[in-house]
Amino acid sequence: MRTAYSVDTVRAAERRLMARLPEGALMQRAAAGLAAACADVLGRVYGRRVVLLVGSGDNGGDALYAGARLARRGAGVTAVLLAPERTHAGGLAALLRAGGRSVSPADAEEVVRRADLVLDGIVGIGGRGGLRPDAAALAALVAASRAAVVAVDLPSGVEADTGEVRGAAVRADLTVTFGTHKPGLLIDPAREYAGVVRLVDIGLELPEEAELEALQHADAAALLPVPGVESDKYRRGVVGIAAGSARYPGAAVLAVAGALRGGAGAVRYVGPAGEAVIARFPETLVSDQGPKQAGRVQAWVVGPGAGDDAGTVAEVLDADVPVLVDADGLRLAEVGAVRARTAPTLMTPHAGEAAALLGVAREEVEAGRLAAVRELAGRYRATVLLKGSTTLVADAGGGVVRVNATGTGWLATAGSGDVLSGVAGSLLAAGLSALDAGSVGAYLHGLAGRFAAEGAPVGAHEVAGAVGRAWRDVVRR
Ligand SMILES: NC(=O)C1=CN([C@@H]2O[C@H](COP(=O)(O)OP(=O)(O)OC[C@H]3O[C@@H](n4cnc5c(N)ncnc54)[C@H](O)[C@@H]3O)[C@@H](O)[C@H]2O)[C@@H](O)CC1
Ligand SMILES: [K+]
Repeated sequence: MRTAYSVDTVRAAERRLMARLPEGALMQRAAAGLAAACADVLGRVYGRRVVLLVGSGDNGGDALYAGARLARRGAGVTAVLLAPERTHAGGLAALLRAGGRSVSPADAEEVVRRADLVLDGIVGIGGRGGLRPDAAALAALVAASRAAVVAVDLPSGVEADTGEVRGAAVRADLTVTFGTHKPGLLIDPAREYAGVVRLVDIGLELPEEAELEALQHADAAALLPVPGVESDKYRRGVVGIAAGSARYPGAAVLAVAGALRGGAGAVRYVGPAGEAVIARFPETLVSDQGPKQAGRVQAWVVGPGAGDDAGTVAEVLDADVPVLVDADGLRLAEVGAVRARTAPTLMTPHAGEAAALLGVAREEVEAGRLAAVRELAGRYRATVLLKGSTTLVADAGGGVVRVNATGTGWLATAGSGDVLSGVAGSLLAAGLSALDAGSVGAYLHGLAGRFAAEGAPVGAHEVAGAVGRAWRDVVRR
C-alpha cells in the first residue's frame, strides 16, 4: 500500500523524532537523499551547473545542504536566495564552504537559463495559499528553462494536504519527498506538477491509519474474490444490473460486460435492453420484471443509461443489499432515500455529475477533488467514488480515502464508466465492502484501460474485454 499523511501528522512525527536525534540530523538525512536523487538525474555531477531556488524556510535548507553535497562532488552550484536575511543560515554556510555561491533574484533569469538542473526549494509543507509574486516569478523562470527540475519535498505552489493548485506552481520532472508521500502528490491537479515521485526514508514513525492510500498489485490481489472448492455461482454472489433504456441499450450491455468480469458468480439483468444484452452475453439471467420481482441478488447496479426511470432507481435503493448508483441514477436518486439505507451504497460520479449533485461548477470539483468526494460522501451518507485521472473513493464516516492512479487518459471514452459500474458492482456482490469494491474496481478498470488502449484510442467494450487480463496481471505478480 502506498500511503500519504497530512502536514499536521508529518509535523507531529517529525517533532517526536527530532526530540531523540541530534540537532539537524533529519535535515541531513533529507539532504543526503535529495543529493543522491539529483546525482542520478545528472548522471555525472562534476562540472554540471546546478541552481538552487531557496525560500526562507527549512525547504530551502534542504536544498542548500543538498547543493553543498553536489558542490563537493564538483558541480557548480548557485543558490538564488528569495529572502537573503531569512535564509537557512547553516545550509547557506555549508554551501559557501563547499565552494557554492549565492545570488539575488535579480540574477535568477541568467543562472536558471544556463542550468543543467534546478532544485526547487522555495517552499515545502510550510506553504500557505498560492505562491507569492516573487516566488511565482521564479516558477515562471523554471517553466521557461530547459533544465531538469527536481522539487524538494513538494513542487512549490501546490497544496500538500489537498492537491489543489491555486495560481502559479513549479512543474517538476522529479519530486523527492521526505518521510512519507503527502496527499497532494497523489491527487490531481498537484500530482501532475510533481512528475516522478521518489520517497526518501528519514525514519518517521507514522500512525497506523493514513489520510490517503493507494492500492498496489499485492493489495488488490489480496482483496480480489477467488472461488474456493465449495463455491457455486450463488455463493460467489449474483449481481443485478438495472440499467439501459430503449434510448440507451448500450449502457446495459457495457455494464453487464463489466459485471461478468468482476468476480460475481452470475449476472442478472432487469430493464428494457434484455434482448441486446442476451444477444451479446447469453450467460446473463435476463428478467423482464422490475428489480423487486427479479429474484435474489447480493448487490445491485442502477443508473447507467437509465434515462428518466426514477421508479427503478427508487425500487433498487429500497433493496436491503449493497447498491452501486451511477450515471443517470445519480441524478434520479433521492438524497433522503440514499441516507435512509442500511446496506452499503456506492455512488460513482465523474466530476461533472459530482458538481451537479453539489450544486457547484465542474471546475470547482476538479480543482478540489478531495474536498468534493468527502462532502458528497457526508451528504449522502454513502461511499463515493469520484472518477478522474486520479480516482478517489471515500466512505461517509471519514477515515482513509483511497486513490487510484492505474487509469489512462484513453479511458475518457463513452461507456467506460458503465463498464466500471459493472466491475465494481460485481465485486460488491462478491462480498467486498463499498470502499474495497470501488477501489479494486477502479484499479482493475484502469489497468484494463491501459492494456486495451496500448497507447491508442479504445472503445469501452474493449476495456471490458481486458478486465480478465488486468485481473491475471494483478494476481500473478
Ligand atoms: N521539520 C523537519 O524535521 C524536516 C523538514 N524538512 C523540510 O522542511 C520543510 C518544511 O519547512 P518549514 O516548516 O520551514 O516550511 P517551508 O520551508 O516549507 O515554508 C515556509 C516558508 O515559506 C514561506 N511561504 C509560505 N507560503 C508561501 C507562499 N505561498 N509563497 C511563498 N513563500 C511562502 C514562509 O514565509 C516560510 O518562510 C519540509 O517541506 C521539508 O522540505 C526536511 O528537512 C526534513 C526534516
Ligand atoms: K519545494
